[in-house]
Amino acid sequence: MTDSTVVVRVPATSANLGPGFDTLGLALALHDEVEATLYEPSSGGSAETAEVSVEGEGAGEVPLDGRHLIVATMRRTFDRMGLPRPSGIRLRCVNRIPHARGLGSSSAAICAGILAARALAAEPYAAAPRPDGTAPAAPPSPPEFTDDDVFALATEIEGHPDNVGPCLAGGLTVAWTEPSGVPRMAKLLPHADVRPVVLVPEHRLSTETARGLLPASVPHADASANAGRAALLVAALTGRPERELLLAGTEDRLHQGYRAPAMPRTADLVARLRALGIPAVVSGAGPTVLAFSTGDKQDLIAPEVGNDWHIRPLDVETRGACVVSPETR
Ligand SMILES: Nc1ncnc2c1ncn2[C@@H]1O[C@H](COP(=O)(O)OP(=O)(O)OP(=O)(O)O)[C@@H](O)[C@H]1O
Ligand SMILES: N[C@@H](CCO)C(=O)O
Repeated sequence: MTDSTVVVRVPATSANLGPGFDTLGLALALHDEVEATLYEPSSGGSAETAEVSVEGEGAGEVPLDGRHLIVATMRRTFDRMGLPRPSGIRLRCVNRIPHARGLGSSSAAICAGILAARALAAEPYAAAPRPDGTAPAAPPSPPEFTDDDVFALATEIEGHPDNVGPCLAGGLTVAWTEPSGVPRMAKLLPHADVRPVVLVPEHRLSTETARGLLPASVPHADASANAGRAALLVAALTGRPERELLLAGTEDRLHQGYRAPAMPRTADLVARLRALGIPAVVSGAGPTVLAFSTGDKQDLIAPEVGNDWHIRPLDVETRGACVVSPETR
């Protein structure tokens, strides 16, 4: 059986955008690329095998075996599609999205794994034996695994849809969950004058830690304030952006304040930029800061940022995650 390979390209994302906790997200033109191959291990393979190489972000840190997030996600996707797991998965990862900084690295890895598995399932592959050692059934024809299925599985693995939505669709997404538990999203395109700048610190904060700081309930007035600001922000980002509207539309009372003790330098930088009239928020679960630069205030950003932060102006990515080679779908 011949090896089959796909290359998947996935963007960074910034979630929340201030008031849109677990709802709003924006795709950014900074990408990870993953070459995924299904192969038959030379030993004949009594178990599932994985070989991973990583260049760039996360190199020397993430596991290089079956515990790697993309490998684990690919196996879970084969399970979800009702197909036998492949016996060998080989990954070559070129990572540009910093890890645990609030730029959606885990979401990008999960989306990459699901899209790679879906594309590779379309070709014959060597399947691993079942856990009881018996031979797997011949892979049936791959089932239809829709874009909605991809979004639902990625959200299930990631735990929230606001990074997954823009990672898959590109642009600005509004995500919500149906009463049945099914996640949904609507995609919008921000105005071409929307200019995101991310300010990325060296230090990290895991999403899990940041979520642990949130209270179980919030005052009704705070929820109401955020609803209004989130609606305003969508209008401000999709129309010609006006700084005053972006500033008002990026105010938040639901998460940034509660998380500030875990990222005091981020909270301080957001406060200083906002005092200068620059719309700035915590990107995702932090500690990166996302600012929307507007011509008149742009030059004020750099002097506020310390030497150990990277200032990165990034375009909005309008396309989202895709299989770039071969074009199988
Ligand atoms: N490309 C990748 N390959 C393997 N593991 C990854 C990859 N990207 C992220 N991870 C895993 O996910 C962890 C980071 O996930 P986490 O949810 O804490 O932060 P984030 O996704 O970068 O930020 P946020 O969710 O706030 O935007 C990394 O420490 C690593 O364990
Ligand atoms: N909405 C999520 C984004 C993190 O990826 C959070 O703030 O916890």
